[in-house]
Amino acid sequence: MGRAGREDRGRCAQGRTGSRSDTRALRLIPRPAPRSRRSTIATVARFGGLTTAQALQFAEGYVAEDIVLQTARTLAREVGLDPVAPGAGAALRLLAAAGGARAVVEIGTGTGVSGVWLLRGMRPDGVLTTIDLENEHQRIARRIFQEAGFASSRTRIITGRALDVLPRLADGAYDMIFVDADPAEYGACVDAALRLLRPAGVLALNGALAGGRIADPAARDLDTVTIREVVKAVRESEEWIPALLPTGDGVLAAVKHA
Ligand SMILES: C[S@@+](CC[C@H](N)C(=O)[O-])C[C@H]1O[C@@H](n2cnc3c(N)ncnc32)[C@H](O)[C@@H]1O
Repeated sequence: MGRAGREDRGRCAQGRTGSRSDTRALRLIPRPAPRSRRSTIATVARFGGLTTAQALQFAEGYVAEDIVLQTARTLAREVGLDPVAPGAGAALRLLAAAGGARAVVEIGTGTGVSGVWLLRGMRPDGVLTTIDLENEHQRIARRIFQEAGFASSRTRIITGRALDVLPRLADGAYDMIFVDADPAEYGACVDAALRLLRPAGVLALNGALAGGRIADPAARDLDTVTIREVVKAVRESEEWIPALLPTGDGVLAAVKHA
């Protein structure tokens, strides 16, 4: 157990005096450390011998990207895009594989980084429907999918604005929806996902930590406020079973209630 974990356990075990049942209940609820001590814990937080930053870096690179993904990533940067981080890509592949995904919708094709990760988790006969405004991005992605060995029948590449295309897709027909485009449209994309997913289908939304601003109440720019509202709405909705994965820029994952 890391130092922070040991300190938490220590605080849990202190409890308070009182009846035996009171003490037991209190032991389950760790009391927050005094403010000065909390900041010390934050700055020296360690996972074994690693600092938090080193551990997160290790986790991001845990599943290495091959030459195709590295090329797609380089091309993304060349056209000014910020593709999913490798750890987030690995999480997408995992979610697609865990759900046995055969039909997946991606909003924000980019140059194909997330698309390749998704296709690698999907069933061998699965089809990725991927939507992007920019034909030029999709032209690159098409070549990347080909380089990664996927037959053209495995992808349905639709050029258009997400909110124009999504209403044309069939209700309850998809196993997974991945959203990585315009944050201003995230709320509408989540609503569309609820309609498009089958019961127990999976929603994944990239950028859910808003570049770290999500937890900063002083951050009130439009994108951050929108993402904060969407993340909160999914958590509070009875339609979703959510988890916020702290990989890359944050992936909000949620399963649609069966
Ligand atoms: C961050 S990039 C996607 C990166 C991609 N998911 C990856 O990891 O390789 C965002 C993409 O969304 C597209 N986009 C932005 N607004 C959009 C919209 N309203 N509808 C569809 N695509 C949009 C952009 O053209 C861009 O290619």
